[in-house]
Amino acid sequence: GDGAGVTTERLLNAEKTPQEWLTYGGTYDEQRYARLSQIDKKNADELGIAWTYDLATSRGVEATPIIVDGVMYLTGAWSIVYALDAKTGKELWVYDPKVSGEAAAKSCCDVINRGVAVYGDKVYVGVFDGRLEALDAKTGKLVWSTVTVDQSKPYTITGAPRIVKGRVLIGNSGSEFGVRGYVSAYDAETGALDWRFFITPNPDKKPDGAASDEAFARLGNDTWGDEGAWKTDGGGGTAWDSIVYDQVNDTVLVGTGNASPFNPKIRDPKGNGDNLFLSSILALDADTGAYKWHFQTTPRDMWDYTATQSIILADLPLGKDGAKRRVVMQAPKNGFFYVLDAATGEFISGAPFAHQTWATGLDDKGRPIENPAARDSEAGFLAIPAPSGAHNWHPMAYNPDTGLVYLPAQQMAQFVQDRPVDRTNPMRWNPGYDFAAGLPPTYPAGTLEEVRKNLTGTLMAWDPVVQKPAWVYPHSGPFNGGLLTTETGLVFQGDIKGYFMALDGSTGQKLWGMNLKSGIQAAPSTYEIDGEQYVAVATGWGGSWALNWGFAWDKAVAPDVGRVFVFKLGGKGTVPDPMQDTVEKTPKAEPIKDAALVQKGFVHYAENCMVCHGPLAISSGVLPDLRWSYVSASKEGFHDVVINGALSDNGMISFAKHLSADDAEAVRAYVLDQAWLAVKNGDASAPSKPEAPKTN
Ligand SMILES: O=C(O)c1cc(C(=O)O)c2c(n1)C(=O)C(=O)c1cc(C(=O)O)[nH]c1-2
Ligand SMILES: [Ca+2]
Repeated sequence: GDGAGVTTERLLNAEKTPQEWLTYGGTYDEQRYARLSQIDKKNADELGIAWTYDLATSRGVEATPIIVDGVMYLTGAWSIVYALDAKTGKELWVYDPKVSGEAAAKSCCDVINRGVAVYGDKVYVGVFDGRLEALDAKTGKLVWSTVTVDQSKPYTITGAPRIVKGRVLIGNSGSEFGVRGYVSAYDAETGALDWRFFITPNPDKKPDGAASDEAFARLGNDTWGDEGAWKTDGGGGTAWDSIVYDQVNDTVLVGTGNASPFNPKIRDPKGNGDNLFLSSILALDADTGAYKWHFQTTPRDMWDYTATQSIILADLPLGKDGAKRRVVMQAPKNGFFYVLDAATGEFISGAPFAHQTWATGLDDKGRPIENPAARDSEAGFLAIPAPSGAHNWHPMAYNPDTGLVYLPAQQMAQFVQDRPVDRTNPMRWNPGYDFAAGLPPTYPAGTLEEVRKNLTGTLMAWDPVVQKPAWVYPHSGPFNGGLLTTETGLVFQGDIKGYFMALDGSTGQKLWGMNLKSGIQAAPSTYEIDGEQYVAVATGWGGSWALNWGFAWDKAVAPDVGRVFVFKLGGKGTVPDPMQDTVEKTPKAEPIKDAALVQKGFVHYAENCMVCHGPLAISSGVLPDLRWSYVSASKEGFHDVVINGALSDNGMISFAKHLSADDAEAVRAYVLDQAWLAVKNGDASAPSKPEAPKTN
């Protein structure tokens, strides 16, 4: 490169250069708060489009745009990296790491990516198949590439890398399938591994030669029994999203994931321990990765209650006469909002920010007081929050002026039931519950209705000092976008229906909004060039909610191409016309009238197809809705795709190892049955038949 580019000095002082957005969360504290004041409460309604850019994907987009020296860097689906002129939107370069369809089949939650990190003269991206890559920031050319995972296992990467003191930090994903989570630090210049911290023990409880050895010998190993599926599955704990640097305490904070498998009776049948360091905030020495402290939000997790959610560092007026205390804030999936001491991890306070059935509160150390029924998974339990959480990855923001955290909260329910399950397929969700096949009719009557009823989402303004909401803005459902807040007291958020808006951060009053015609999940960022303030957000319907739970949204959201939208005061651009949905909502073949075959197909579908194509064969539009797909028109065509892998380049790999030809036909029978059910219910039309010849 021709200069130092982004230095550690610049990153440490990012707060002082609000005209740029240097890191995932804006600054190291990840408050997503910018000291830019051109756009304010009075003129927010003059916002208009400065420019747009098509990301050429109809899969989920989750990246926060990074802005450095007039260039915007972000990722779309499939870990593709884009560099755009931040003022005009002109494309500077595009880098496609060419992720194979085979790797895509390992995704729990779509081929999404949360963005890049920029350091020196390089751009860093965690690639879906487990690579970590450094690109030349000027040209997009590959500088180095290293494989961070055992690619024979169902590891993926979706999170944004973070830069700390010349190292690139990256985690991984895969706890729904069965992996051992860890976070690694690589030399930013060379790509050499510097340190690694495992989140679950070595399967033999032996040292790994890693930074985590001491913590497991002293604290972690004894919280796991000596047998169970954790030894082969890895135990989970994947750090798939938040990694934050506390520059005051020189500590790296890592949000860790759920258990693998979910079911503790399978995972760790003889043990009764907390299973460290699952569902925790883990504090590590920035230089060595050595353990400093941890706080576990959900001991012995069994509900997919990750603590990977955004971590924010702030100085809160908690002391006498408003004296400031440096804290860590998190609102993990489990529904409690936590405030911890940043230096020690000491629990300061916690309170429920969402309705819960699994716990009745926290004790004075912050440990959840569980509802005993919540662990009785044999009888079955309606878990609220659901595995999707009371808050998922969508980043929250903190505004030190209003003193409020802006939190994309939600309510969802999931019936959790312990039944014998086949766990032999590593390419399928392996939670160890009848989680997939347990849809109606095997659920108790009314469960689906209960689940559908519990689909709400809000933008919640949370006061972390008194641990209560200040105001709540209701959305039409869960899984709305991440947050941005500014010095003028504005809050920006997009919703799953594609509506992007600015609110008054003190009152929750909506000041401006625009329909961008494509679901928004990503968080916005803001920057300034030549005296003009811009707000940027990426649209792109997808991610886990869209992929896995489309049944709730089949009528609500139109899928569209992902885009970057950039706004400024007086912007005159227009929203591009949405993609036309050309698929006719009609069954493509006559029903196969064999109830036993349909029932068999239902179980195979639920176990193998559901988490990507949607429960009840209803897709939300990210992947094809099989009910209307021409692939289901004939036995041969279906066989070609499902057994022969004809569409494996798209991620639809062959299921020959797990389904026989007869099983595949059973799945087709089920899909057609669901298609004709939709016709019967008036949600689709029957294919038009050639008119019968007229007779006199
Ligand atoms: O356990 C894991 O490794 C893992 C990874 C990911 C991911 O990488 O996106 C998600 C989850 N879990 C998860 O539980 C979850 O709810 C989720 C939502 C999303 C998303 O991008 O919409 N990813 C993930
Ligand atoms: Ca998970």
